[in-house]
Amino acid sequence: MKSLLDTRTVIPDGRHHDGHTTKLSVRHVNAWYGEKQALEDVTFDICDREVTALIGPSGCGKSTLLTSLNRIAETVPGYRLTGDILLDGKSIFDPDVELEHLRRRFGWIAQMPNPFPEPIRENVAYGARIHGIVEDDNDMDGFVEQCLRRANLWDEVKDILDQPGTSLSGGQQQRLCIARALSTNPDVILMDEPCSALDPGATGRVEELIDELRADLAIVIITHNLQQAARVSQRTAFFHLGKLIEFGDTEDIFLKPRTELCNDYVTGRYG
Ligand SMILES: Nc1ncnc2c1ncn2[C@@H]1O[C@H](COP(=O)(O)OP(=O)(O)OP(=O)(O)O)[C@@H](O)[C@H]1O
Repeated sequence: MKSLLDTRTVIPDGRHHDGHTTKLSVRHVNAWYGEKQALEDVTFDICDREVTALIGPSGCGKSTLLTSLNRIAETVPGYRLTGDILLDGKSIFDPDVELEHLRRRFGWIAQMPNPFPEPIRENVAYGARIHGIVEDDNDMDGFVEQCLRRANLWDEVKDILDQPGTSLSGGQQQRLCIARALSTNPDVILMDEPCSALDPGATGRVEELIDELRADLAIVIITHNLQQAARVSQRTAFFHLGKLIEFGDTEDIFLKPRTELCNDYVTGRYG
């Protein structure tokens, strides 16, 4: 019988039948906080140039999975993981992986927009400067503009670059945080309910941006908003009590769920 978790044909070089390459491979991952098991034998692939949504009821392990990908979970006392996670085919736990370098390959967008209380320009320039992405200060203005344009924010802020990032509206602040994340050239952007504090208009603009950004990046997004998962993602992973119950094309998960648990969740019967 075909596995519920394996809806796509993987050809041996890691490319999927639709031409997308695997960015992250989660392999038999178990995670604990002390005695409490938060993830149980989770295996699935996250493709480049796609949005993967993590959905499921509160406490099902979405945040643990997201923070395991960039190894931020390791900062929580008592957390431990078994299994493996590969980034571009290489284990993120290999002894020669430099943690700071690994974490820089991931951008992080939090629930509450959290720009620095510094000028808008500096929110974007800071990371690029300290990580040596822009070495010549003369190139910085052009680089800041490029990141703000990529985040669909340039036209709104080009005349107020000296104002603090915190002076913007919530939706603008979140797009500034996305510009800041882009400034270190990540491969993957991890988003933890990025629109939960935004109104519908601001949410729509962030969703449009997510759709544009996937042209060059892998994006993994946690959302409790099922319509949002359906709108922005190409793949969806449904978790329940630490287990990955279903993973596949978003359309299939929402329109043709194969388990009662997933069906009940996506039709709003619980969660
Ligand atoms: N620091 C921690 N210490 C102990 N247990 C934790 C800790 N963080 C999470 N857990 C437990 O691990 C399990 C998974 O939690 P996690 O936060 O990953 O779920 P989630 O799906 O992201 O939940 P939510 O949607 O509410 O954010 C839950 O049972 C939770 O109580």
